[in-house]
Amino acid sequence: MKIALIAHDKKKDDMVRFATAYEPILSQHELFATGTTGLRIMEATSLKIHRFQSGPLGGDQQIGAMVATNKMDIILFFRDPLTAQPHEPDVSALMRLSDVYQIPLATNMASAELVIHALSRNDLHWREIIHDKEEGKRKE
Ligand SMILES: O=C(CO)COP(=O)(O)O
Repeated sequence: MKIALIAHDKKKDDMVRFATAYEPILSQHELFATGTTGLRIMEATSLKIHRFQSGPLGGDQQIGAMVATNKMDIILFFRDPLTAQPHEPDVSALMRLSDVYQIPLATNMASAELVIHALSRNDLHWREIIHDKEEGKRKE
């Protein structure tokens, strides 16, 4: 599965703790992140992460582009609801696209825990079925 990890500045410590705690599960998947979040996680763990631009410089939009092409399976986005973000429109756009494409999106650690447990139980297998169907369509 392709998983995006994103955290606003005040939530980055939480994201590092989360990624450290769930490293054995996350390491089995293809990981993506906005620039600074990815750097922080890679400094603290052995996880390999494809880093996009930093959020304010377009990273959320790059992840959104993957959602729009159905290439992202899960988004774990630790948002800071108490701090104004200069790129709030990008954040909203990413959440909107996740709803358009029915991509599981956790916006805080409590819901991310549920998603990661669901992932380890293979509850998100339906995403692979969608990919298989798309692959089949491409070959037709
Ligand atoms: O701002 C962000 C998401 O909206 C996160 O970006 P960084 O991981 O680069 O700080």
